Amino acid sequence: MTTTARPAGATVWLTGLPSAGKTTIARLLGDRLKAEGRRVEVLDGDEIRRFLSAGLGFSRADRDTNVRRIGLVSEVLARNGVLCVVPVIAPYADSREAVRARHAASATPYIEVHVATPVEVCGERDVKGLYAKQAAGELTGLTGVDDPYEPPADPALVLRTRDQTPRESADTVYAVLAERGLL
Ligand SMILES: Nc1ncnc2c1ncn2[C@@H]1O[C@H](COP(=O)(O)OS(=O)(=O)O)[C@@H](OP(=O)(O)O)[C@H]1O
Ligand SMILES: Nc1ncnc2c1ncn2[C@@H]1O[C@H](COP(=O)(O)OP(=O)(O)O)[C@@H](O)[C@H]1O
Repeated sequence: MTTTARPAGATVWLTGLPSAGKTTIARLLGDRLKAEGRRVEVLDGDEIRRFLSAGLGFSRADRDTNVRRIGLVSEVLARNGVLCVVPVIAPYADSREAVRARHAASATPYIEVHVATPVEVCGERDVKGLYAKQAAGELTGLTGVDDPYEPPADPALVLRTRDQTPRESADTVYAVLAERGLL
């Protein structure tokens, strides 16, 4: 019987404000990796909130629970050879640190990417109309506007999406995976 070495998995966490570009970059990166034959899962924040995190809102406690749950799932997948791409806001440093520590405990690669789009640009993009709703007084607690976003202190990568195409941003993340021997 022969055994074939399984490629190492990893979690790539894309943190940033609403409309920063997390989902777009995750999909492009995921599609490229799948086309190359890798096992990939994109854990999209909206989808997770419909199922795994159903019932959670956007209080500090609920966001923390949401991020830790997603971190648990991504670590399990990544530990078992999946490239797990996670486009989730994760506004709090301590929640992100807990996810990092969970990966470190199993020596599973964890790559934190800050999708560092300024709030003015996010507000112009306003993919889901949340910034307009907040401005109209129909929504409170919007991350980066009237709810906190703690930027990562030491991310593996900072993406300035204002100055890049989505493809360029996704390719920059891909290059980090390549540099780290994860492809
Ligand atoms: N108040 C408030 N603040 C921030 N985001 C809000 C809010 N209400 C709804 N949404 C939408 O919820 C989407 C998923 O959020 P996340 O699960 O990634 O958020 S968190 O990490 O738990 O903070 C998130 O998706 P993205 O726009 O893709 O970031 C938002 O569109
Ligand atoms: N370099 C870039 N990377 C990602 N998205 C970008 C970039 N430049 C412009 N965009 C646009 O910004 C929007 C980001 O939306 P989305 O990916 O849904 O954000 P998020 O998931 O962070 O809420 C999309 O319309 C996308 O085409």
